[in-house]
Amino acid sequence: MIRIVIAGPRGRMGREAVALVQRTDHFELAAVIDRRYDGQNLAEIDGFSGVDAPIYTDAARCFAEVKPDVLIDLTTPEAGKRHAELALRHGVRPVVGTTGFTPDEIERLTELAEEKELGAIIAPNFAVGAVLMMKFARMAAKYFTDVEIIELHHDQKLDAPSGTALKTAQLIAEVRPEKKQGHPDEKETLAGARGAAYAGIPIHSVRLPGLVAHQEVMFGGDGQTLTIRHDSFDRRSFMSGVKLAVETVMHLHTLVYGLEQILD
Ligand SMILES: NC(=O)c1ccc[n+]([C@@H]2O[C@H](COP(=O)([O-])OP(=O)(O)OC[C@H]3O[C@@H](n4cnc5c(N)ncnc54)[C@H](O)[C@@H]3O)[C@@H](O)[C@H]2O)c1
Ligand SMILES: O=C(O)C1=N[C@H](C(=O)O)CCC1
Repeated sequence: MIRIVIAGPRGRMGREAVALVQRTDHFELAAVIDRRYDGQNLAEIDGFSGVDAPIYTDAARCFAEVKPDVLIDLTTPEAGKRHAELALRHGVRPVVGTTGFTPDEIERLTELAEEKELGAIIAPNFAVGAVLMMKFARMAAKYFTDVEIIELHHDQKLDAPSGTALKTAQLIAEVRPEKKQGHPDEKETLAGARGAAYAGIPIHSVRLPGLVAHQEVMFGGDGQTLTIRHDSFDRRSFMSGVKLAVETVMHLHTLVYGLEQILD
C-alpha cells in the first residue's frame, strides 16, 4: 500500500488524481493539501462525497503528522516548489506534475533529493503520447536541425512556455548543435513574432478556451517538413503516467525529470 498526499485536490488535475487514488487498490489517500478548509475532511466538500481524507493548509504540518510515502503536487509553480522541498525535508517522495519550474529550481531539488537519498519525479507531461512525441522529436532532430515548437493550451494556464515545450526543446538540444534559425538578417517588426527561444529553438505558445493540452514539433529540411503532434483532449490522459510515477518513485533514490526517463 502506498500512502499518498495530494496537493491541489480541487483543481482540474487534482480531481482526476483523487479519483485515480480512489480506484487503485494499492494506493491510499492519506490526506490532501488545500488553500482552504483546514481541519475539515474532503468528504465534506462538494463533489467529494465518500472520499475520506483530512485537509491541511499547512504542508509541513501535514507531512509531519501524516507521514505519507508520496506527495502528488498539482498546484501552481510557487506552491509546487515549496511543497516539493518540504516533502523532501520530511522524507516524503514528491511526484510533481506542476509546471513552471526553472532549470535552477529543478537543480536545487535534485541536490536536495540526493542529499536525502530520496526518490522524486518532476514530469512536465504525464500523458504517454506526449512522452513519445518528445522522444520522437529527439530522434528526428538528429536528421532535421531546423525545428520550431508550437504548444497550445487552455487559457487558464499560468506558465508559458509549457513545461512540455521546454522539456522537448531540452531533449532536442541534447542532440542538435545550437544554431540560429531563419534568415540571418530577419527582424521582428512586431515584438515576439518569432516566439521565445531555447538554445535557438523557437517556441510559440497559444492560449485559447476550448483547448486542453496540445503540441506540434515541426521540422523542416530540403523540400520536406515533418510534424509530430500530440493532443490531450481530456485530463484522464495524464492518469496512467501519474500512477506509473507514484509506483516508480518508491524505488528511486534521486530526482528524475521527465517521464521519458522511466518509460520503457
Ligand atoms: N504534468 C502534467 O501532465 C500536467 C497535466 C496538466 C496540468 N499540469 C500542471 O498541473 C498544475 C495544475 O493544473 P490544473 O489545470 O489542475 O490547475 P487548477 O488551477 O485547476 O488547479 C490548481 C489547484 O491548486 C490549488 N492550489 C494553489 N495553491 C495552492 C497551495 N498553496 N496549496 C494547496 N493547493 C493550492 C488551487 O486551489 C487549485 O485547486 C499546473 O501547473 C499545470 O501546468 C501538469
Ligand atoms: O494544463 C496544463 O497546464 C498542462 N500543462 C503541462 C505543461 O505545461 O506542459 C502539460 C499538460 C497540461
